[in-house]
Formats: sequence, C-alpha cells, structure tokens
Amino acid sequence: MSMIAAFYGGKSILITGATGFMGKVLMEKLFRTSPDLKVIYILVRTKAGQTTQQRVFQILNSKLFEKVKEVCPNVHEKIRAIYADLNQNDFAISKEDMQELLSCTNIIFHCAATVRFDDPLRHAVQLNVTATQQLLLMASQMPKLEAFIHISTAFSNCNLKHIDEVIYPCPVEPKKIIDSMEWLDDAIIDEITPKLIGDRPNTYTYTKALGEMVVQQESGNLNIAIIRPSIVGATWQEPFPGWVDNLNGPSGLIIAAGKGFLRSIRATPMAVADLIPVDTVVNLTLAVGWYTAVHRPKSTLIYHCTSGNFNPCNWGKMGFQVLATFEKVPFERAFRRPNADFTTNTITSQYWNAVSHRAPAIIYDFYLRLTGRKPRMTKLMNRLLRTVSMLEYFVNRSWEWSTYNTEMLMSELSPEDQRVFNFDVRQLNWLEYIENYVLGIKKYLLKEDMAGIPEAKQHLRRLRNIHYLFNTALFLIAWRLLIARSQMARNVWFFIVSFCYKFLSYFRASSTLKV
Ligand SMILES: CCCCCCCCCCCCCCCCCC(=O)SCCNC(=O)CCNC(=O)[C@H](O)C(C)(C)COP(=O)(O)OP(=O)(O)OC[C@H]1O[C@@H](n2cnc3c(N)ncnc32)[C@H](O)[C@@H]1OP(=O)(O)O
Ligand SMILES: NC(=O)C1=CN([C@@H]2O[C@H](COP(=O)(O)OP(=O)(O)OC[C@H]3O[C@@H](n4cnc5c(N)ncnc54)[C@H](OP(=O)(O)O)[C@@H]3O)[C@@H](O)[C@H]2O)C=CC1
Repeated sequence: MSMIAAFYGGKSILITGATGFMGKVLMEKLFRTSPDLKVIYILVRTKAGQTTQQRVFQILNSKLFEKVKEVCPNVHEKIRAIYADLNQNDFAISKEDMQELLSCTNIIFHCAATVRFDDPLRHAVQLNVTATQQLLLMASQMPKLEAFIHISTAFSNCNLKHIDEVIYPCPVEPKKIIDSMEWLDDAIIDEITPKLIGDRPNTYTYTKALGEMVVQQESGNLNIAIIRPSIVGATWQEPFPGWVDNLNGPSGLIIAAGKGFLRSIRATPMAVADLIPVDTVVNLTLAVGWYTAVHRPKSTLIYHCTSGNFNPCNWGKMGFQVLATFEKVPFERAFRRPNADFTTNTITSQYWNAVSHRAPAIIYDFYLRLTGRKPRMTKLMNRLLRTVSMLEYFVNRSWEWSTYNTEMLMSELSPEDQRVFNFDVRQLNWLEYIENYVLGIKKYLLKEDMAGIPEAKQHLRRLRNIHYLFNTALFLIAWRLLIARSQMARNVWFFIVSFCYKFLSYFRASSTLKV
C-alpha cells in the first residue's frame, strides 16, 4: 500500500491554479491514487465566457480525466470550485466559501501564477507576490492545515550559475515592492522595472524570486515547502505519455518548427535542455506534501525538480529528435518543410532570420495580396520572432541545481511509493520522451488526426519540389544577371560549357568504340 496515497485519503485539499497545465495533472493524480480523499477545493475565475462550473465540467470531461472516472466515478462530487480572482482583495471569495476553506483545509498546493515573461511588473507582482502573501495569511487562519506547498521555478535565481536549495534574497524587500506598486503610476513602474529585475531576464523570474522571499518571511508556524521545477514539458508516463495542453516552454516552438515557420534559432546545441515532465513534477509535489505534513521539517525545505544533474539532455539532441519525429509524423498543412538550424552567432542568426523567416513571409504575403486575400504571414512571423527572442536566454545557458533535498526525499520513500510517485528522471529515455512529446502536441494541442499522416507527407514532398524549383529558378536568374554584367562570369561560363561538351564528346566516342 502506498503511504502517500493513503495520507491523502479523507483530506480536504486546496489547489490554486487548478485550471492550469500543472494544476490539472495534479488533480488527476490525486483523484486517481487517492479516490477516497474528502474534497478538492479549487480557486477558479470565470474566463472566456465560461462560468467556474463550466470550466470544471470541461476539465473533468477531457481525455486527461478518462482514467479518473473509472477509479473515482463520483469525482464531480469531490471537486468544489470556488469563485476566486487572485488579483482581487481577499481573492473576491464569498464569506461562506472563505469560512469553509478556513475551517476545513488540510493541505494547500499553490500553483497559480502568471507565467508570461513580459507581464508588466505591477501584474506579475500582484499574482506572484501579493497573492502568495494573501494565501499565506489565509493559511495562518486554518486550524487544520498540515502543509502548504508553494510551486516556484528553478529559474527564480537564473542570474546565478550554481543554485542551491536555499532562498536567495533580492536587493529590495518584497514588502517595499508591494507597497510601491500601490502608489507608483504605470509609466514610472515601466521605467524602474529594468533596474529592479537587474540581471534576471524578465519580470516572471524576478517576481517568482520575490514570491519565495515572501514565503520565507511570512511562514510563521506553518509547515511549508517550496518546489522549483525547471522547464515543465508533456507527461512522461501518467496518465498516458505525451499529454500537453498549452504553448509554454518548448511546446510552442516545436509547433512553429513542425509547421515550417521556425527554421533557425539562436541556441547553444551543447547547453543543457533542463526539461522535466509534468507528471514527474506532480509526483514530487505530492511526495513533498506528504513528507512536509508527516515529518514536519524544522525549516522550509526547497526541492529542485530538474533533470540536468540526473540525466542531462542538450538542446542539440532535443532538436535532432524533434526533427526525426517530424519525418515519421509530420504536422498537417506545413508552411515550409521542417528544418531547424541552431546557431550561436548573433550575425548568422540575424542572417537566417532575414533569409529563412522574414523573406518567405514577405513573399507569401505578396502571393496572398495577388490572390485577393489578406496578408498575415509577416505579422505572424514578427510575433514568433519576438517569442523566440524571449526564450533565447534559456537555450544559450546551462545551470547547475543542487538536489540534496530531492534525493533525500527519494530515499525516504518506500519501494511502493517510489513506484507510484516516481520522480526519478534517471529512468527517463529522452529519445522516447521527445517522440511522445511531439506526438502529444500533434494529438492534444493541434488536434490533428493520425489518419492524415500520408496526406501530410505528400504535402511535404510537394513543398520539397517547390523548394528545389524555386532555388533552381533563383540560381538561373542570378547567374543570368551575373553573366550580363561580368566578363569573369562569362569566362567561367564558357569554360564550364566547353568542359561539359568535351566530356560528352569523349563519352560518346568511347561508347561508339565499344560497339
Ligand atoms: C526542432 C526545434 C525544436 C526547438 C526546441 C527549442 C525549444 C526552446 C524552448 C525554450 C523554453 C525555455 C522556457 C524557459 C522556461 C522557464 C521556466 C518557467 O518557469 S516559465 C513557465 C513557462 N512560461 C512560458 O513559457 C511563457 C512564455 N510565453 C510568454 O511569455 C508569452 O506568450 C510571450 C511573451 C512569448 C508572447 O506574448 P504575446 O505576443 O503577447 O502573445 P500571446 O501570449 O497572446 O501569444 C502570441 C502568439 O504566440 C503563441 N505562443 C505563445 N507562447 C509561445 C511559445 N512559447 N512558443 C511559440 N508560440 C507561442 C500564441 O499561441 C499566440 O499565437 P496566436 O494566437 O497569435 O496564433
Ligand atoms: N510551465 C512551466 O514550464 C513551469 C511552471 N512553473 C510554475 O508552476 C506553476 C504552474 O504553472 P503552469 O501550470 O504551467 O501555468 P499555467 O499558466 O498553465 O496556469 C496558471 C494557473 O494560474 C491561474 N491564475 C492565473 N491568474 C489567476 C487569477 N488572477 N486568479 C485565479 N487564478 C489565476 C490560472 O487560471 P486561469 O486558467 O483562469 O488562467 C491557471 O490555473 C506556476 O507557479 C509556475 O510558475 C515552474 C517552472 C516551469
């Protein structure tokens, strides 16, 4: 019997960010392994015209939850969606709901965050710092609370090369930052943002670091742990391989490459691609929840959920395997044939951006205009290149994360728990994982049918022929222009033609002799 699964039985669990990528997998695993848990409270806001109930209904009826429905048929009754907006005071939770949360919650998993790299500082602080502070305040009023698990990121201190399982202070206290957001206007905040984030690349990593400081400062008597995952990718094993439902991390770029939009990227092939499957993160999170509640460590423990020091994969290997998978299972209606060149040189990268990205977009838009349609490719390409430029920071560096606490926890688990809540990435086969990841993107994100693969392959063959034709035409035109202008080019041309003529004559003569 799994001790961790048994621990969550009968518990009331509060999850923030349950509608997000990680939150959904966390809920799924909890229901599947501990179907006798009492209730999962989730804080949900309304979005895209959907009520909180409709959002929950949609999640429970998704493919991800198919196994859960077999193990826990009454899952609908065990999930309690509470309307909440983490941007509002007291999260805009009603008095009755708040009362229930305060009096019943046993465990909190705080996953909600804004993960956008370019969020204005005010918004990122509100969600990643102030909301964390408010949740801690709520937690301190929960008499039955056993553990508070905060999800941060391994990149919260990405300005350092070696990162230990400790909280590193930021120069300005989070409380001061929170206060200043109340009275500074947006223009001034924008002006001071680069100074505040310092050598971090964006507001996301900076505010996640501030969030950790808040957790440390406001922990009081709470039993707290922090989890720092690296780049979270599709599921490795559970509930099935390759599940993914958003464009964050590498997923968006894999689509862009598979559809032939992204053909080159400024990335260091030997830099470590510190990907971590989402089910691995969830298994570690649940194990940490159990350990923190049962063993009550004296201080706040931080757990790095990374792959680099256990089983490293680099961007070159990843890119190669992604392309190899496109050969077997191409995406439908590609714009160009998939091909991704990694370059470390800024000038080469700019050259490829002009030749492989902007020029084809301009030509295609010209074609759209000619055929009476609205041009759109240049706009799309500009957005893609902006996205790529924001991710470049992470594909040109390697980090070392110490994993003492994660390894300690692994050794504390029973063999059964090590199996059911496996977070040992040494067992992960990267080539298989990346192939499943690409397949998962095709199935669950792009919703493409596997039956369409022959047609997609046919389409790629057509694109290859167009590519050859286009290059030949371009070469002939360039050559013709050169011949018209340069005596040297004419001489070379006559030399080649006469050489070919002599070769053919010799070949004809020798074949006549044989007869
Ligand atoms: C063979 C090749 C293989 C290549 C593999 C190489 C992979 C390298 C990947 C490196 C990843 C490194 C991630 C590091 C993560 C740090 C860890 C964390 O904690 S961080 C936690 C993880 N957090 C993140 O990863 C957040 C990253 N994302 C962002 O911060 C923002 O989306 C944005 C600033 C990039 C764009 O903002 P903005 O312009 O305002 O626009 P919107 O947001 O509204 O979207 C615009 C359009 O772009 C689309 N799209 C969206 N995302 C991506 C993507 N990743 N990619 C591509 N496309 C993407 C989106 O669908 C939309 O399309 P459409 O509707 O117009 O057709
Ligand atoms: N994905 C990754 O690569 C990594 C993620 N992490 C961390 O893991 C955690 C989960 O990330 P992930 O699941 O990928 O992120 P998602 O963007 O998929 O999910 C974010 C969640 O936060 C919720 N949320 C955002 N704003 C509000 C708000 N104002 N009120 C209520 N809820 C809100 C979202 O709700 P809604 O659906 O309504 O928008 C959603 O449920 C985050 O803390 C992130 O920093 C760490 C490392 C890597």
